[in-house]
Amino acid sequence: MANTKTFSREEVAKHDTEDDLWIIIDAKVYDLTRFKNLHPGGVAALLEEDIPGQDATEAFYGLHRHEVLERPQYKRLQIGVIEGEEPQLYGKVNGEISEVPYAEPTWLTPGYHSPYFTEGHREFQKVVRMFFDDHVYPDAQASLFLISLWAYLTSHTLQLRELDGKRPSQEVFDKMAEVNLHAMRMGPGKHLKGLKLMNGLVKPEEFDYFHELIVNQEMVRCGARGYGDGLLSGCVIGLPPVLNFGSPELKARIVPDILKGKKFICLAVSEAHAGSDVFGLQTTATKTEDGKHWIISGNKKWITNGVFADYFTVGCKTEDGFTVILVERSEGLETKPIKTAYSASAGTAYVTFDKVKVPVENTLGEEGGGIFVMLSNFNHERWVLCCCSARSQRLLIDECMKWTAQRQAFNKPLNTQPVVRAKLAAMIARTEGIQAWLENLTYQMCNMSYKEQANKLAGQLAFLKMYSTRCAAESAADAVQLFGGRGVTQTGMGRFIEHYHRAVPFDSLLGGAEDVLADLGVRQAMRGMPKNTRL
Ligand code: HEM
Repeated sequence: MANTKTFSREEVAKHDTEDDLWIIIDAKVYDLTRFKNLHPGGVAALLEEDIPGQDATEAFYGLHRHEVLERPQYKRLQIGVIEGEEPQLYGKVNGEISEVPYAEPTWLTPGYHSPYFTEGHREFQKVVRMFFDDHVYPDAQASLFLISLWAYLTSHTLQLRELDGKRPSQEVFDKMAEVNLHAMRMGPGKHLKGLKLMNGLVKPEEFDYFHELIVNQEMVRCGARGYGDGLLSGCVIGLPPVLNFGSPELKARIVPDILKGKKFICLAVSEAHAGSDVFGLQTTATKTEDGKHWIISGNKKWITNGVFADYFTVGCKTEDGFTVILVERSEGLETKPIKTAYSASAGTAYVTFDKVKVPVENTLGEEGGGIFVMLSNFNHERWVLCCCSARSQRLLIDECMKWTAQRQAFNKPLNTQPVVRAKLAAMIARTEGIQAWLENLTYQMCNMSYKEQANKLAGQLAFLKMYSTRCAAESAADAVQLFGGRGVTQTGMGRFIEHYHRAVPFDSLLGGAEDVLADLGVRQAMRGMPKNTRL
């Protein structure tokens, strides 16, 4: 409970010395007398001539995020409020729609209309946002807070998650499973049958790609990229081949526990030698003499969630070409973490297979038909990445609009500078363009058969993903310029910007590198050129 004792501004003004140091921030009175020597920004900052005994609101918000005041160790510095005044400023409010212009897509902005989102989608969005704010954000940011504390206490920038390789808390997986979020992230389909989605808010047969878009876009608001992948990105790409190509027995045995968040699965295709070039893969699967088992040997690299996965959907070289096989963690299979630019929470692994024995019943799809199994996965994976990229660029807008309004330089807010506004303009235009294109393609997905999607949308989605991640990189670089040194500092005002800028290349690589996707899109378009057209 905040301290509600009241003081007049005159009374506060009397406490203006080093040994008796009070300040006002947003009508709240703080006694910093004992805290000053512990202040991370040093004593001198608190003794500047316009601080002791005075209203330090502007000075404070130019240097700190609002969340600083909400940390328990600092909250208790508040001794009261100014008589007859109410605090006006706030930071993150769970479930809230941001009022910052362009920080939300138009369909969530009051007064705007959408041809795509129904009342049902709107209700769903509210509940999903509250869910992620209540249950996921604190877990994601707990790790970031510990990272900050670690950095502060040790003067190192090591990430705790990177040190201990911890994944998101099991309670978070369990909570997500309770409302069937893991299942919803697989998209609309038979796997939802009989499930209560978001406590029955949406009927399984009514769940569409716009619901799934909402889940993806709300999830990335936790602002932690590695942690976000730790929240079972491996399952989003590793489970569909099982759902679509696994035998009924295999599905009955492994899928329920995966969707309940009790067991974990990942996709293991890329290799140190071959990247995602499936025809260059060197992991082999050969049949035992009795034909009942595969023996798998080789290695896989950059496998998201591999560190903690129980199941691996593995691309293998077989006699007939390329085959996808579901491998259970067993003798001969080992995983070790790979240190990447984002948190080890994602469980990125190097996986080695040393004569791992797998029943042939675990084959997914036809022997030699692996390329079809893989290709059928790509569109959805890329679309998910587009949803996430589009939404995470809104976080940049939210951060940059607030920062440039509250930060003063040369005695004026940053946003009074035309060059700053030009960067904001570019950021906003890119993000609006991506979201509009994404909503269009999502609508096509809702109205096309799976086969039509594969034919008509592979190019579109490849282009959208390429465009989204190029825009994301440009906006991240612009945001760093706006935040200056803070944009490359892991703690404090610019921590989200630093994190975003460091993690943004992941989006540009996962699910297909930008140049590869660009080329794929154009090659598809070339194939569709009418034979008889001339200039
Ligand atoms: C309730 C009052 C205050 C608390 C709890 C507080 C706390 C903190 C904390 C935790 C930091 C580390 C950076 C971060 O986490 O954002 C910090 C940095 C800093 N604080 Fe304060 N502070 C307070 C008031 C002030 C005031 C009134 C000033 C004077 C303008 C000030 C000046 C600074 C400066 C210059 C830094 C370093 C900023 C940077 O490295 O970017 N602080 N403070």
